[in-house]
Amino acid sequence: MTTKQLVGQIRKKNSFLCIGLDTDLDKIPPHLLKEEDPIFSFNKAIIDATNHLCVAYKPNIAFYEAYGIKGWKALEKTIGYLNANYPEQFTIADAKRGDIGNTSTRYAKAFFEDLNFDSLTIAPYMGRDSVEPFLTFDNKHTILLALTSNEGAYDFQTEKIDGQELYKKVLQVSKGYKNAENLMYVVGATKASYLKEIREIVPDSFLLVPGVGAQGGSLKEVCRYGMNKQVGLLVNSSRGIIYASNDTDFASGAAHEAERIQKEMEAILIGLA
Ligand SMILES: O=c1ccn([C@@H]2O[C@H](COP(=O)(O)O)[C@@H](O)[C@H]2O)c(=O)[nH]1
Repeated sequence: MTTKQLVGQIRKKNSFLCIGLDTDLDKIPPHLLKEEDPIFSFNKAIIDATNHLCVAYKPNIAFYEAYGIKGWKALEKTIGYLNANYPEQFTIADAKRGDIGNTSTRYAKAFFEDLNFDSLTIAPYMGRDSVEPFLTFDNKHTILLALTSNEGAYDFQTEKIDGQELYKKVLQVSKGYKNAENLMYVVGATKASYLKEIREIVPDSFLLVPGVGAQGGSLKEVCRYGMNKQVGLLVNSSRGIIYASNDTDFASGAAHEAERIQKEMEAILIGLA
């Protein structure tokens, strides 16, 4: 998907919501465990109930890898289902990959070609040659971790090197990578106050912002500092939406919570909030 198409979807739906498919067999409604593929059944029901309210889905790959071959098959079915039935959805593989160039190319092929995701999260710390292989794929987006939502972000990311915080160096230096127009960045919603300075370095880039909902980040604060002319934000909530209900009404419970967030986004977009 092109960035232009993504912006078109955001405008059409008045939503920049990304729903995280962090599907955990210990948390899904017990009646689904009888199904042949409970992970896929859960994802399918959530997607069918919420797709009109969001513009992106983000399976976190750890939740699939944790179940071995069965988990990977459920992931394959989920991305296949999205691409076949909701091709207008922007898909994010939250895998946080990155390695020496030769290996990064294989990761890129796995997620962009074999699974056909639109985008993939990447850790930046192995540097240029670990990131550039991902950037060579047309209309595929590499989402670099800049300033993450967790407490540990303060261990390294906000530390200064030669007078500049590491996360700012990641933003600045990566702008010089070949095909940098295919970059987006992760910034945690719990770090909303940093967004003003982040926007000074990457005014036009899309930011994937996890951390509203279960982690307590504020949508309003994220928008106040992070929104740009083309919106430029994909705000993710995973547990807060997909586990809104743990009963047979789980899909409508998820839709209800997604709608609550979408309405808040709509109010912000039309300038009412
Ligand atoms: O900085 C980061 C980067 C990634 N994540 C991921 O996003 C979701 C958030 O889930 P919630 O249930 O809405 O808290 C999850 O997959 C994380 O691994 C993040 O939270 N922060």
